[in-house]
Amino acid sequence: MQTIGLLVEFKDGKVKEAVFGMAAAATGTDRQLVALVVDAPAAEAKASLEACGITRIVDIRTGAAGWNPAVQAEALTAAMQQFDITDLVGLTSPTGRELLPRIAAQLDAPLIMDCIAVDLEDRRVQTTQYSGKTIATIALTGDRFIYGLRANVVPAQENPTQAEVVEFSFEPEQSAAYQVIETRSDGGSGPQLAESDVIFSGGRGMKNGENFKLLFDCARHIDAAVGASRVAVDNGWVPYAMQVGQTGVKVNPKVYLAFGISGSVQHYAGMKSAGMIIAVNSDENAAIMANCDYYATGDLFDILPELEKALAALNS
Ligand SMILES: Cc1cc2nc3c(=O)[nH]c(=O)nc-3n(C[C@H](O)[C@H](O)[C@H](O)COP(=O)(O)OP(=O)(O)OC[C@H]3O[C@@H](n4cnc5c(N)ncnc54)[C@H](O)[C@@H]3O)c2cc1C
Repeated sequence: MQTIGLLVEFKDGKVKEAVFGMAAAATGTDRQLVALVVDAPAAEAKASLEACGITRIVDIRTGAAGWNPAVQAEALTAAMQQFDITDLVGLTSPTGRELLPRIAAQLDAPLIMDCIAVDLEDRRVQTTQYSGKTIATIALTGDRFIYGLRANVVPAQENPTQAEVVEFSFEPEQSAAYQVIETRSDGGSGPQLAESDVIFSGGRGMKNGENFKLLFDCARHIDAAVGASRVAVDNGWVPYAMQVGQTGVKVNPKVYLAFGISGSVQHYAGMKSAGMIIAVNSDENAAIMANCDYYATGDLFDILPELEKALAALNS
């Protein structure tokens, strides 16, 4: 029997939706799914985790004050060894990017991030390369294997079972060289970009950072995230964490709305797998108009306020 670990992430005290898709991707015959929960409410998450096929929940307590990726990675490595977990699947999220490479280094295990498909039986994964122009299939070899899955690439599936919660206390070494001095949030960007079902993105056409408020105003009505092109980031209008594209976040929402974005190949590389792409651009000949499902030709400053009103009406 293959024992697969799932690195569980939380948002506002609840298991992130993308984790359920990750569980569906990891489900298979002759496999046990083990949820690894670090310094988070494992017992409260039991019902939602056992609904997606997880039979064991390891409640890892590090005793660390606050978020410390070095300590958490050590604790996860120890838990993998303790519970004979050969394969660990996490999300290619900010948390996954902090933890998974550290765990892979500690175990000297192969790591592939941003997988769009995983075959845990043959240990083969798919990931995009060259700005999304090609898909590489990579075979992993070794004793233990670490995978970072792109959020939302596999839909969640009901697979009800019974799970036991097992406590696992981890004592970090006092001499830990890595210390978190301060944690700051850049705030305002709402839900995690990579895990959102709907994204409102703005480019050079937004003209300045203040105008991004028009996108946030729309997004808040439907719990959507706000993204940006690199031009908007390079101009200092929005933080880098909001950049979508080849050198930014790769997203996979159900709907991607691009406002004042021309649709460069580098931007497209980060959002082309969206279920539906809607572009708003004043230039009918912009590249994105030929690479989207729907477009509106017009001034985004006319369209966004109307869209916000329509979304507000939906909620009222
Ligand atoms: C190595 C490398 C990596 C890169 N990585 C990324 C990346 O990760 N992400 C990324 O986005 N880019 C990336 N780029 C940059 C990329 O090549 C483009 O320069 C960038 O995506 C263009 O951003 P934009 O579409 O916002 O701006 P532009 O290409 O200038 O397009 C602005 C659009 O706004 C429209 N517009 C203007 N005013 C309005 C209005 N009032 N209403 C409606 N529409 C309007 C215009 O018609 C135009 O189509 C990278 C480039 C390189 C070389």
